[in-house]
Amino acid sequence: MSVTNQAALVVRDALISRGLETPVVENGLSNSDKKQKIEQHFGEIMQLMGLDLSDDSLAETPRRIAKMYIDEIFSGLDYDNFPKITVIENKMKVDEMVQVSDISLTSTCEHHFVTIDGRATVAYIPKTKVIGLSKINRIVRFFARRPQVQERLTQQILCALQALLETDNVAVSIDAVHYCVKARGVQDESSHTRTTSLGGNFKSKPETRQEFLQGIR
Ligand SMILES: Nc1nc2c(ncn2[C@@H]2O[C@H](COP(=O)(O)OP(=O)(O)OP(=O)(O)O)[C@@H](O)[C@H]2O)c(=O)[nH]1
Ligand SMILES: [Zn+2]
Repeated sequence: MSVTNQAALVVRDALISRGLETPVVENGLSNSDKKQKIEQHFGEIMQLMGLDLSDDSLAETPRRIAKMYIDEIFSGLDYDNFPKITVIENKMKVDEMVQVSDISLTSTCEHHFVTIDGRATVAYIPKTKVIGLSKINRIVRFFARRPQVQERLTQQILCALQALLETDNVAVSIDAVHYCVKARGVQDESSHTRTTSLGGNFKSKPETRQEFLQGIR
């Protein structure tokens, strides 16, 4: 894989070295090859279900799904889509928590390929680097756009920010509804799941942990 974005390389190496990378196997296919094959295979799945692909409403569905998988909901599998990251020197000497709350998050459960709908809260205590605020939302979105389990998603965001900000002092919490729990299977209408990943002082100092957790609604 030829990734030109330096931040993407730093993040990918950090994830691999901590065993947090999504299980992937490089298959040598270009994105347009992938879309063409997914379209073909999804068309076959629909035909096996007995659907009439000559119907004008269904005819384009295999193509729509292929495009949606590669360009949208699974685009985070491709590090070429990793956001451009702006990190600046911490000349202001910020040494208190920066916390971004209620980041919208839509992901896809890797067991059933249905929606995970939630919100993330991310905090860090700057050391030498400060990151552009919107880049935190973009990093959350990048990792959400993969087939996921919520625990891994939470840890990937933590690990990426630790690597980019060169500090362990990062915290991530996600609260989400899994449609594989709500709309099928056990069909629980109301349950939601919180996962939290804490690094550095967020893990070791009770008052820092408390300050972070208090900021989560
Ligand atoms: N830990 C974890 N589990 C998840 C996540 N998303 C879905 N799951 C669970 O993955 C499990 C897969 O279990 P299986 O028994 O193999 O699948 P299933 O027969 O469809 O299970 P049911 O959902 O209970 O009908 C289910 O318990 C899901 O609720 C997640 O983000 N984290
Ligand atoms: Zn699921």
